[in-house]
Amino acid sequence: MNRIEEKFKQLKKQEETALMPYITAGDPTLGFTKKLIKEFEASGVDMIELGVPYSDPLADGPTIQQAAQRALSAGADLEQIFGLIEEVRTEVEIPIILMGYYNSFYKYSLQEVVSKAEEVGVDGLIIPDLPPEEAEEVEKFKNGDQLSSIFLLAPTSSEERMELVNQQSDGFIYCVSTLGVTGARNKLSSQLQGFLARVRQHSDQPLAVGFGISAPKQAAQVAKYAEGVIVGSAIIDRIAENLDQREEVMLKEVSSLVKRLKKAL
Ligand SMILES: O=P(O)(O)OC[C@@H](O)[C@@H](O)c1c[nH]c2ccccc12
Repeated sequence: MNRIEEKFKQLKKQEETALMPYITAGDPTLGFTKKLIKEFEASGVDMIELGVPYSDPLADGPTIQQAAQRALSAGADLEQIFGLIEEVRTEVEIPIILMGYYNSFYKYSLQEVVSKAEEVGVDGLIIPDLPPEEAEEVEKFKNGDQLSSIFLLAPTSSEERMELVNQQSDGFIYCVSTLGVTGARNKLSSQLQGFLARVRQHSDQPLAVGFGISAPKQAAQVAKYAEGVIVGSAIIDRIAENLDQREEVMLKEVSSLVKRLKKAL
């Protein structure tokens, strides 16, 4: 069992839902990301989705696009991100899921990405634009089961797609709550409950829901139907609003939101 599976198992026993923040690595600097990962673990976060900044992030709204811009201007690249994970892994046990668009991994070489990820202590990979039909592209390079591959489903996914994603995913399935791009919203989709019920007919893996979740109240609602709640843009907004402050202030702002979210789960 890898770190992700263990975490979900433990949370199930405690009847808790996982809080899974997304942040862009290197926003605004890699040094800050390292501090934030430690702060997350200390604040009760269950797993971290660490994004590789990319210049053309198709599925991302303005908040994450700007985070990627900040990280890229600070020079964050995949090599340094692996270095950061290697360093922080000596200090934290929290599962780290590396998320990046196919192109940024392809440029580095998928084989290298998989072996580096395993070497530095990454626990899962999400490549949102890698279709589950192509899962083998990554699978063939894995050694053992340390590294989970997580695929996405959306409310528009067909039954066949759900079947395939269940076969190709391990760790959990990422359920996109609404169509469109990432970004904090103040209402949950009315379709969410029905969508997750459909996914459950094809899978008994943990389901984590992301896209548009910004407040503890929404998180609590999602937690009724899912094993994990993913929050990206709302957290990154706290960073963006405090860029002119000292790092300690940014850390405090983020951790106060994260603690309120976790309390709701
Ligand atoms: O930002 P939001 O709306 O809270 O959604 C999570 C999301 O940011 C994160 O999982 C993510 C960031 N970039 C993505 C690209 C595709 C799918 C998912 C993502």
